[in-house]
Amino acid sequence: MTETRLRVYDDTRALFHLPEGVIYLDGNSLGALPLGVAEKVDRVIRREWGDELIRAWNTAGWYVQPRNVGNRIARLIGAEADTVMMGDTLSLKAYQALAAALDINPERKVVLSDTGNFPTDLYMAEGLIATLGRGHELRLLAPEAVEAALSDEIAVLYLTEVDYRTGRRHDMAKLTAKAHALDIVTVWDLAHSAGALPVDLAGVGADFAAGCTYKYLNGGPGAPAFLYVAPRHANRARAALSGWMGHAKPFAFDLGYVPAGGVERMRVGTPPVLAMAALEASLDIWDRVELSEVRARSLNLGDLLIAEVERRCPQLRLVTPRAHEMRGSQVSFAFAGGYAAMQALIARGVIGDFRAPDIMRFGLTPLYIGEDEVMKAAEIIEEVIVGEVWRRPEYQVVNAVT
Ligand SMILES: Cc1ncc(COP(=O)(O)O)c(C=O)c1O
Ligand SMILES: Nc1c(O)cccc1C(=O)C[C@H](N)C(=O)O
Repeated sequence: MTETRLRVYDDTRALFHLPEGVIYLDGNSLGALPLGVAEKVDRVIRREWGDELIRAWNTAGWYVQPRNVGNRIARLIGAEADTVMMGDTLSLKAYQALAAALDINPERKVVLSDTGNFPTDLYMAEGLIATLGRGHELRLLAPEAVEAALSDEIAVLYLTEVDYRTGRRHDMAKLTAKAHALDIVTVWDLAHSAGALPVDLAGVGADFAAGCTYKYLNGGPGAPAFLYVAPRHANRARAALSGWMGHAKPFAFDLGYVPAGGVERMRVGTPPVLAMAALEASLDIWDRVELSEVRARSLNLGDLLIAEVERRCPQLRLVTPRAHEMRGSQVSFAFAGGYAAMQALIARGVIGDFRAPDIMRFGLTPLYIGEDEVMKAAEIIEEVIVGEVWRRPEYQVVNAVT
């Protein structure tokens, strides 16, 4: 942590733009806008791109930006220095991680995941398996069944730590230890963990991890993803997407590919400099907060939302585990009219989201959400559900992006 510490919410709330009249409970999908972003991006555009032009790759540090930003993310996910690389999208970083993990266990053919994993992770695995053409199987089990299914048949355990729908959290330390005892390589998707709760990749001995930065980390739409490679694998891991910027000497323009040392090899092509500048402005806040404080506040907000909604709306069924250690930073309820109910909430300024078939999700982001907002949101949820406002025809119209 650098500079003076910021108190979560008390000092950080004023550092975000939130529209008047909105209670934003969707920071688990797209984080709110940090006020410093516009100025930072404007500076990079005018001074670096505008005035420095091509020289900025050196003079403004654009070339080393993916590694430098990776090192700032590292503190938030308990990673060692120089183990985290930024770039591309989470789908691509998950692909690279899984490809490298499968290479470590070439004799084994099963990738074990669960039915709570985010579809893109599974789709990317399907694509990779087809490309490899070596007869791998993607095996999906219920999240609760994963631990008992670990065996010496499994090549890679490929999981998202926090389930995007239910908010259920896997026990990363326990599953990693059990996997390693059976020589299984682990790949963790931290999309709903990074910035949501303390993660200790080095401590649990994780092999590979990837995540996005547009959710809890507030990097903005299309913000770059990150990829973690444990130091013990970093000089051997195969990049799979062997682009020129992951080459040992990109500016030698050799005709053959030679991977760079360490996690640098996981770079692919030109990094998204402007998008990463927005993320850097958000990290100026993250550098100064303690994740343990974020977590304590998030759990408190979650407990409050659960208690208030259950007291007011017996129609909603909690699907998020109550136990603190078993949940991430969102609270989800199942409700048959969930889609329409969420539209009615959004029309009243309470922005959460809906995941098929019937899940209403509420993300809790303590940097800019406090108890007063949660209490007010619960009142409006009661009005929509108990008052049956959600049944109105205007809330039944389905949008393209939900
Ligand atoms: C667990 C998880 N993985 C991956 C993604 C998406 O990946 P990408 O950033 O490539 O769209 C999401 C959300 O969109 C997610 O929740
Ligand atoms: N990445 C998203 C997007 O580009 C559009 C709409 C939503 C998203 C999301 O991030 C969804 C999110 N991963 C989820 O948990 O459902």
